[in-house]
Amino acid sequence: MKQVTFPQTMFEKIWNAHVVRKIEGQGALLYIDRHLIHEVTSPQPFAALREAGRKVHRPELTFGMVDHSIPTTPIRAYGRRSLIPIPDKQAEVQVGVMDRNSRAAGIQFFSVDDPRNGIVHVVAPEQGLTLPGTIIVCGDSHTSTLGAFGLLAFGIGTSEVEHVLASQCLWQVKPKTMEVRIEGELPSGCTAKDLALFIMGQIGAAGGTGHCIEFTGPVIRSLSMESRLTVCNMAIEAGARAGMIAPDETTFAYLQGRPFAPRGEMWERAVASWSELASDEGASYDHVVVLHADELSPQVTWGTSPMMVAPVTGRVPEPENFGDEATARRALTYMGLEPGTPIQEIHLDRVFIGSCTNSRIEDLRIAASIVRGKRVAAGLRAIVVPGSGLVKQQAEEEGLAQIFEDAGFEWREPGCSMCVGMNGDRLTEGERCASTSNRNFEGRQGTGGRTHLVSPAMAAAAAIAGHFVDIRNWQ
Ligand SMILES: CC(C)[C@H](C(=O)O)[C@@H](O)C(=O)O
Ligand code: SF4
Repeated sequence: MKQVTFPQTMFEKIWNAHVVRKIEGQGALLYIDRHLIHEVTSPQPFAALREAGRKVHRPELTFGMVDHSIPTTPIRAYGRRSLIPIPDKQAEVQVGVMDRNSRAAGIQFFSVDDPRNGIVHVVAPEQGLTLPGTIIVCGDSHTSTLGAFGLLAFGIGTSEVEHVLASQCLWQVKPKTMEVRIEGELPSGCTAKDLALFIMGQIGAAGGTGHCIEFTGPVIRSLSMESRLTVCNMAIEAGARAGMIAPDETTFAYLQGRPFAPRGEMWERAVASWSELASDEGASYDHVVVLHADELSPQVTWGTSPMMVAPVTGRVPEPENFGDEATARRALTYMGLEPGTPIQEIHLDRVFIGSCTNSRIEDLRIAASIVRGKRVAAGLRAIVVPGSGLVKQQAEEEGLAQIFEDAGFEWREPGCSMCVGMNGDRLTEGERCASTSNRNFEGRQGTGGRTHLVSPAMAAAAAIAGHFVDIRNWQ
């Protein structure tokens, strides 16, 4: 008898291939291909395992890094990274515990002195851990980043981390599917970050709630892997469970030869099966959103949610023109901004280039190309924090680090740094920062700190000018 097949989305194909057991009304038990852990959300699960007398079930599928709590102080004064003091006691404990737990469990661990260490969402692709068609989890919300490789990646809570460590499986309720199709072409001067912020402004911080978003269309297809990672990184800010992009030649070219990618005949077989993953013609999503990139301008956030965003040529909005007036009013008070102020008249105290959104080599190249031969504005403090030790090495080899230092930027050791105020890199009360990260919540970069989210190009230009400028006019 001929088998009838229905067109399926990429999400459905990956989900169905990983279901170990299904209970009606309670979701599915999924097999997890790779589990990434970091020092903030793993100590508790390891302690719980010990208490229950359990072992890590598949240590060879578990990969650990330290990224959130480690200082990014330049290594020069210390000789070795592990000698840089960690002033925050809790952070110091987290890093030490991570080290001990990983070694005791026999998992793959990139310690602070290992050049492969860095922000977990930057390191995983770099090492070729992100294979299309797989499921990857991590106790970190921005795990959605990794879906750029045509895989299902999502953040989990600490009790779920424990479950995965113990069993390599996880109960999940099936999310709905959403297609976000970007038509047209990315205008010059606009990058994946501008696109991600624009999408946030269009669909809102709750626009993707309960959904797995698949980004599709010609603009997405034209993006490099680094840029696709930036787009999927911000899916979580739209409330989505995960973000994903179908794998293609760009994906395969990026992965080939990476340490944990298959080789030889296995590589050929893998590419053949990955080529079947894209959503089938006629597959249907629960929701479809179509946006056009042709009119896109570089974007700057003005408020305390990534959806509070305006084009660089625009102005800080009147709260009554923003959907939720009370929230906008509160955001403007916190941000110390007057409605109607031209975005380009917003002056800055700090610039941060880094985070899992924008700390890859492509980001550093574009930022360096803008600051080459120029100087950071007087009184402004600017830092560049590469996403991993390998990005740092490559940037130094390409002369980018020198360009930044000559321009007056601080060149740091890799880590989450000023994206999250938990490692010593932070804003002080009232300081205003152009940041290439993904969250601008109240206090995110330090109590009372004011964050404007932008692309690396826009951050670099703002560091030189001292205020936001339209990168399309940069010379
Ligand atoms: C510390 C960690 C749990 C957190 C997250 O899950 O996202 C952090 O990475 C962040 O970006 O706020
Ligand atoms: S860089 Fe920022 S967003 Fe990314 S994992 Fe670290 S703290 Fe979270």
